[in-house]
Amino acid sequence: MISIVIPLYNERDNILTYRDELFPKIDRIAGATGESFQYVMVDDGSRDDTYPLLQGLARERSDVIAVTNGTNKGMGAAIKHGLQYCKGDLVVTMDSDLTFRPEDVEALIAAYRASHPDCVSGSPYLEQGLMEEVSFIRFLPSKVVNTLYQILLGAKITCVSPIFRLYRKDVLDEIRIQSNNFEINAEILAKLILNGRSVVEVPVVLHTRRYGESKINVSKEIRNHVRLLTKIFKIRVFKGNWD
Ligand SMILES: Nc1nc2c(ncn2[C@@H]2O[C@H](COP(=O)(O)OP(=O)(O)O[C@H]3O[C@H](CO)[C@@H](O)[C@H](O)[C@@H]3O)[C@@H](O)[C@H]2O)c(=O)[nH]1
Repeated sequence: MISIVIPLYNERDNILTYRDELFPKIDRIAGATGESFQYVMVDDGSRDDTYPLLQGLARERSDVIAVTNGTNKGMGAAIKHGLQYCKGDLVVTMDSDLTFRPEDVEALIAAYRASHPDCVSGSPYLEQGLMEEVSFIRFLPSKVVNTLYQILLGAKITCVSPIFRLYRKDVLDEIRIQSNNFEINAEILAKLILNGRSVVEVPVVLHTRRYGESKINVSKEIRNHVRLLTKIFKIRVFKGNWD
């Protein structure tokens, strides 16, 4: 089984698309690959009706679990909370606004089946033309941050910060995840790489959000990435540790 963990904060308009835009696409992948899926949808004190809508989906579909992390604690905290409910031996993490396409979950699975790595990471930077309508203002800081991670980690990974990944659950369970915010994805990947775990990248499409607003606080995210990059630098150069 593959558990799909989706963090959601004030995402009512995206949830309303799931019956057309998410479930049929994953159901098709289930048919094509023979995999079964579980959705773990994690609200985090949303101020709109995100959580009641998720509860409605859970009543409709036995493969959906709707959980809430109480007051708003951040995207990373929501993912960590969601991991406790995963029954799959593989875990996929994805955004609720479907900016990474649900159909590309099939590419994550194919790469996993090809060589059984510990993590398959989706990257829109691997090939030209994978970014659809992504503004330069979003692209540039992301490219800079990802290049810095690539240099400091000494790994040929083009995309360290985004969420769209498949992990082996047992490997994920070995990591002590500290981040509560957006940098959780970079933290997990950095820890996997520095622990000598295998990470394979696959090209995936990234397009811009159609409904609702981005929750990212750019200055906070930059601060958190700088903190994480500094830690990685100390670990690599001075043999420091994560604490
Ligand atoms: N539960 C919960 N979910 C949250 C919170 N903050 C954000 N999310 C959810 O986390 C996902 C990403 O948030 P967006 O608001 O869509 O972020 P973005 O600007 O598109 O950020 C993209 O780039 C980041 C940095 O590279 C990525 O980390 C992120 O996954 C995404 O791909 C969405 O599903 C959103 O609802 C929170 O506090 N709580």
